[in-house]
Amino acid sequence: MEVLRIATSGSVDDGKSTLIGRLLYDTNSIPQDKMEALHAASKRKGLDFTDLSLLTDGLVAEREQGITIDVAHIYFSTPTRKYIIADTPGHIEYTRNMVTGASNAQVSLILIDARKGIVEQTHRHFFIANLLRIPYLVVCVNKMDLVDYSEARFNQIVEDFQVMLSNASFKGQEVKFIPISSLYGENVASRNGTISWYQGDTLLEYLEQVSFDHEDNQHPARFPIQSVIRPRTTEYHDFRGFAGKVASGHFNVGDEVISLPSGQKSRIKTIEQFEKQLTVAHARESVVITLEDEIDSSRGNMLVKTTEVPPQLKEVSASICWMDQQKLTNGKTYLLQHGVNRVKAKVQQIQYITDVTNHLQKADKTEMGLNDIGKVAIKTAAPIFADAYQNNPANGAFILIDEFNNTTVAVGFID
Ligand SMILES: Nc1nc2c(ncn2[C@@H]2O[C@H](COP(=O)(O)OP(=O)(O)OP(=O)(O)O)[C@@H](O)[C@H]2O)c(=O)[nH]1
Repeated sequence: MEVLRIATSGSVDDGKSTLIGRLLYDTNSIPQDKMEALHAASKRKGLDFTDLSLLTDGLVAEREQGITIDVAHIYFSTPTRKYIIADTPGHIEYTRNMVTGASNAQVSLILIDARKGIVEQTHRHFFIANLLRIPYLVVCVNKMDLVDYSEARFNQIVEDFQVMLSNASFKGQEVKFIPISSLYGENVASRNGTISWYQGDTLLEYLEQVSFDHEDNQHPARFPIQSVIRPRTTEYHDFRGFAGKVASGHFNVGDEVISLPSGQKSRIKTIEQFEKQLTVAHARESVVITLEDEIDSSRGNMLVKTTEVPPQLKEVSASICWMDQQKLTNGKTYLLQHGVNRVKAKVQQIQYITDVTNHLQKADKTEMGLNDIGKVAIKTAAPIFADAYQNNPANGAFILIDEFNNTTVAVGFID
């Protein structure tokens, strides 16, 4: 079964916990004992209904105790597919967590309180979804019951959102707006008829049919080599295979490939997966590739098709999210990790920092602080073979590592 990854993030009290609790409840994902605990906890609070937001309260409590939760992952499934919701707090100090939480999501779920409309967190959440080019954006206008299920209010919020989309030139594939009431379960997993003017999908109906169009398979073929397999037994004496995970595109037996950075060419002889022989390896599949010729390749190198060679870069312009307490200043050097390849890199210049709430770019900045997002110019000591993130996310992102304490200080997306 395929897994749909959803990234969400909200502002205080917009109803995110209730919405997630409702999704789990309506898909029968809450075990009996947890359900009983929920009933009891709601009663203790003097409520005459089961407060579904209590389900994720354990996480809130941990947060209050000062235990840092980078990203909370919530799992549920329907007969059609499995879901993972990556949930991050929407506050500015969690921007870096929002970026990591959203990094491999197909859907970004933005929750808006119908009474409040678009707030600062909405802008931040949208900016990150757009930066990461998450293909599907679903905007749930929640608490519709508190605005008398007003169609006019919903339309106003949609209109405001459209303005934000056009100002930021939205780069995803689709935006869907759904009026919901998490508390009463309206338009979450089912309808109860209170929003009669809305004929569209419920949230769950929408999520069930979001297409996995396997975009990664359409992108150029990239195979970063994780290790070289060379058994020492006599039986497999001549075997030499390259193990790794297809980052994007697909490779067929017989394809002419080139190994980077050496530039040596050969053809794919076999593609193996455990005991199986494949004729094609798709994106995200882990395989062992053997070639017709002996070529010199090792961990950190990359096999690509000779018809789709990526550019060789030593200078890159990239958007980065700064994740370290220690500020970034012009001229600092780090290790740049791109796939399994690591090279020394110098941040030559901070070009600008973006105010993610209004998309304005602040130039003339000489340092970037924790959670800042901006554009930088980087020079690497050795070439990397990268694609622009917008053309091929799997081969267009990197991280910067502090080589002295080994912490990840930034995540970047190549222009
Ligand atoms: N009337 C109404 N109240 C709602 C709805 N959804 C959530 N609420 C209420 O809004 C309050 C906040 O809901 P939560 O689900 O805790 O909100 P949250 O966004 O998770 O907030 P944090 O836990 O602080 O992050 C609770 O009292 C909910 O019962 C809704 O659709 N209608």
